Amino acid sequence: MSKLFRAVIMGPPGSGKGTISERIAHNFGLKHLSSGDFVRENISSKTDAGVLAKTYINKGLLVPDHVMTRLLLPRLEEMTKYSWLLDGFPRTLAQAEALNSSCDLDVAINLNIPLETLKERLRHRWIHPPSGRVYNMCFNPPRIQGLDDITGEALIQQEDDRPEALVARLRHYKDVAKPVIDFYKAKGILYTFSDTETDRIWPNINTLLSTKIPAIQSDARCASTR
Ligand SMILES: Nc1ccn([C@@H]2O[C@H](COP(=O)(O)OP(=O)(O)OP(=O)(O)O)[C@@H](O)[C@H]2O)c(=O)n1
Ligand SMILES: Nc1nc2c(ncn2[C@@H]2O[C@H](COP(=O)(O)OP(=O)(O)O)[C@@H](O)[C@H]2O)c(=O)[nH]1
Repeated sequence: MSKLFRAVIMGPPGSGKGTISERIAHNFGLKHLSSGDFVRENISSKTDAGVLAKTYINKGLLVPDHVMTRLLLPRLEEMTKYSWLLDGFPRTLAQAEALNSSCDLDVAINLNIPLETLKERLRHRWIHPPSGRVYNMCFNPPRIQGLDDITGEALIQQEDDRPEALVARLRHYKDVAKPVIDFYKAKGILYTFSDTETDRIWPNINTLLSTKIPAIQSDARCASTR
């Protein structure tokens, strides 16, 4: 049996985490675990953590570390039999440390995309809030303009994707992500990819994972209980 593979993908808003995660999941048969999707599921099923998380998201704030870890770590414990890629978590050093005490990561992918590119992408990003599906009117448009491909429901643009909001978001991202990046660098598992196009980054990630995934052998490393 081959060993299970654990990775995280980090990058500023609009850097392509969701887009690249889908490709990785598809190519390598990993589970794509989106922390944003977990948050949305908890909000719609009204769990305690979900109700709490919603009060922060409604104000455009990050959910506090203890709420995010309470929401995420039990889900990871359900995944001990699977290889996975975690997208959107950890966002802070405290989250990275909590994750580290729960399991050993093989790879941390770090996307480094120029600010002008991020602005341009997010200006064209449309999302289907109930599912978290993401479109881009140039790069991957929906089949029918303004409507989700699967449900046919209306797509929206997020307030905080507007260029004016983005600069503050990015500044905040840089401040909180820097210690996380340093943490993974010190562990020797950080791989940074810099470009303006997902299609140029993708072959490099594909090559990296092709060398890592088959090399990994035997059983899961996530603690099964905490
Ligand atoms: N580790 C995390 C993950 C998510 N969230 C909250 O959940 C929301 C939805 O998460 P996600 O789908 O990852 O959304 P975005 O912020 O839109 O991320 P990005 O623009 O990077 O895709 C975030 O805005 C944030 O409020 C958080 O606080 N901490
Ligand atoms: N033009 C362009 N858009 C892209 C590219 N890669 C991703 N996108 C789009 O940019 C937006 C942000 O990507 P997403 O995967 O949501 O990034 P995330 O916020 O890091 O998860 C989405 O609308 C994507 O469809 C690219 O190479 N070129």
